[in-house]
Amino acid sequence: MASRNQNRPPRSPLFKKDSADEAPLDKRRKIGTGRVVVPARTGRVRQPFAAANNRQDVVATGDMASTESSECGSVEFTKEEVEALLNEKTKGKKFDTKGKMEQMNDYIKRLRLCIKWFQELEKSFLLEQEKLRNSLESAERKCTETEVQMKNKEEEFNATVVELREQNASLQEKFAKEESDKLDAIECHRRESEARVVAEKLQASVSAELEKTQQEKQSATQRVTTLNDMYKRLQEYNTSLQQYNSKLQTELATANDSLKRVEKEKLAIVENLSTLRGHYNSLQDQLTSSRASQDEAVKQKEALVNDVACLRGELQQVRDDRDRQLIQVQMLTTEALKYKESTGKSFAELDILTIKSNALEETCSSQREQLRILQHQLAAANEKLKMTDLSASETRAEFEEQKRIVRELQDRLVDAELQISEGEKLRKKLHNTILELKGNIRVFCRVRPLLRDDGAGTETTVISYPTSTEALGRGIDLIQSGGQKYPFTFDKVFTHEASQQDVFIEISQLVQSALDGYKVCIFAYGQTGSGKTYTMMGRPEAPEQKGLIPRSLEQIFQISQSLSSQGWKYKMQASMLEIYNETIRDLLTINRSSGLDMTRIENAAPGKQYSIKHDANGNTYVSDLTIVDVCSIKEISSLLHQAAQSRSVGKTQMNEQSSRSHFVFTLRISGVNESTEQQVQGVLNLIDLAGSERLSKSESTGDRLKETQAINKSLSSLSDVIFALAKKDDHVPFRNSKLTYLLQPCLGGDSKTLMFVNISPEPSSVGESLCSLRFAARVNACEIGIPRRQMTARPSDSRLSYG
Ligand SMILES: Nc1ncnc2c1ncn2[C@@H]1O[C@H](COP(=O)(O)OP(=O)(O)OP(=O)(O)O)[C@@H](O)[C@H]1O
Repeated sequence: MASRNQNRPPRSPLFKKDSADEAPLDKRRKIGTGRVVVPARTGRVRQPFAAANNRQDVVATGDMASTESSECGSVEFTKEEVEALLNEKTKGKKFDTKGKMEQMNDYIKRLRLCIKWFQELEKSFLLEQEKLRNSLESAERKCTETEVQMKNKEEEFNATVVELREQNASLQEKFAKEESDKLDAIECHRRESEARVVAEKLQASVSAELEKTQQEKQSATQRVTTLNDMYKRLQEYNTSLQQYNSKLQTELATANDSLKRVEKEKLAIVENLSTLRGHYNSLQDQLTSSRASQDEAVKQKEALVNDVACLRGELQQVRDDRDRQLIQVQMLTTEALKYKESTGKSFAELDILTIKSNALEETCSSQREQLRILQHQLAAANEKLKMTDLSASETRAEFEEQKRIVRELQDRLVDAELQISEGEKLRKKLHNTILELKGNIRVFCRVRPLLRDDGAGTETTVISYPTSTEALGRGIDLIQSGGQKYPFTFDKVFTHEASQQDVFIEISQLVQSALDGYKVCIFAYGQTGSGKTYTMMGRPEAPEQKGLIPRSLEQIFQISQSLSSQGWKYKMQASMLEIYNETIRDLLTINRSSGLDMTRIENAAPGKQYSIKHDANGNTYVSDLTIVDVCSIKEISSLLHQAAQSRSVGKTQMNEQSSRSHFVFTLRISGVNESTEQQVQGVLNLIDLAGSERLSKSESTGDRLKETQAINKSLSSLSDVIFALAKKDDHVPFRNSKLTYLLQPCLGGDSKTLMFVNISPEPSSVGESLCSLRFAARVNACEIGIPRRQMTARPSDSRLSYG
């Protein structure tokens, strides 16, 4: 505070000392709110303006005013003070002009001070403004500089980024190149390894060859040395022989000389003899002695000749030896030459081989160097490989473990499947037993696939199949457009993917029952176009699309034939009728002239009323109905074809080829076993009901409307019967329709009955499907009589009776 006070400008004596002046600066600033404050330029202290009514404080004279005016440059005014100054009014007596003048002077002085202060203030403001402008400019400059710097930096940074990107790209390129180089190197290494192996092999073979050649060379050199030695020895021997020869020649020459001499002597002796012949007698002694000496000389000569001959022989021998030796020498020389040549060749070859070997050694050394590098790389690669091997072995072990687990699981799965199939078999058996005990009508549901006309491929699905274990293959959920789900469970549910064969497999046991002597009834129920006819008859033109009726008949004929080996003989009789508008129509009547064996029923004339009758055994008969004995599937097929042609079919809104009647196929089977005297009587009823449809939906009119009404009536009669059976009513209205009356033994009696409920999958049929499924569920819950096998011992007079 003291230091601040030191820096303060002198307080204007014009104003009274304000206590706020002594207060700390911050506090004063608070107090001075609303004042006009000079910017803190010099650290001056504001001088509060004296209150206008403190007149006793304003005592300055003109001099003082001038003195103070010189100091007032640092005087400060607050806004209130300025306002107070401006609003100040003269006080005092009205006619005290002097006093007023003084007051005015004083006022003017203060005004001047204030104006000066304002000017100062303005100046200082301007200065401050200038300063601020300068600092703003400098700040702007700095800012621009910084901006420029930033821009430069940004450019630099961008350049660096670009550079880095380029570097990255080039690095990636390099990396890719390195990778490809690495691959090349690996390939090169592999090739070089192979080349190395080949080169090593070559080197080994060349070394072996070289060694062999060196050995050969050594042996050749040795041989050359020995040959040279031999040649030298032979030359020496030759020389000695030549010397010996020359000696012998000289000896021969001396011997010849001596011979000549001896001959000369002989001649001289002969001459002497002749000269001495005269002296013969006298010289007889001399002669004898001469002869003796001659003999001796001859002997000597002979000896000498012998010696010469010997010598000649020896010489000849020596010559021969020499010649031989010479020849040998020549041979040896040629051999030596050859050897020399071969040695030369060998040497040349050796040289070439040495060059080659050197080159190879060089290659080898360079390859060794490469090999060393490659070995390094190989070692690294091996290291990597080891690591990879390790991880691979780990993975393999894991894989093996997984495989083992999978195998285990597969085994378990197989076991489980076996168990399931066994369980399924058991379940079916138990189910059959339960059903037989309970007497329920079995119900199978079949959903047909979406047809092109239905808009196949549209994604809306109104049917789903539950996947829970208890409902799998037996459950079906119908989903209404609102999302409401209606779950149903039947004995079996066939999805749209089920084939005719899949369906037949499930009913084949039931068909077999007909052969065993049971009454079997299978009927198809469902809205029009839901696939009833497809299920029952199928498309006979396509073998895999044959329906249950042809398949069942095929099975029956096959089994009946195979049972013949056990002594069973079967007789089959077929009939086919339709109930159209509550009237029975015989579908086989027009075939009476077809040549087939027809069993004529009483009053079977066209236009006859066919009446239904049941006997005490629960057998149903239709009067006047054509019954045809059938022996083969071919016969039945042609009958079926004929019946199909005769059926009342029409085009409806829902189906192009709608069955407008209930179709009933009946096969009576009677079997007799010759060996056991057993007799069975089974009946197989296969029924394709007319389609249930709402009148509104069918949009039928005229005859079609009548048909639809009749169909609906009989179907509603069927449901009435079912509901009455379900409720265990005393009265079941079987007689309400031809259909229910015909089916009475099946529904309320002792037959094995199966109902197919056919469902259309298209969303527009949800309502109909729901009705069908609800009806089927009621049927499924309905108890009928316990199936009874019609099996008797063969009566002595065995005759089958029908109706
Ligand atoms: N499971 C299926 N697979 C393929 N096509 C089928 C299947 N079920 C039915 N269809 C076809 O659907 C159409 C209608 O079938 P179908 O005539 O059998 O119905 P329906 O219930 O007998 O009708 P209606 O009561 O009017 O006689 C036919 O063209 C038939 O071939």
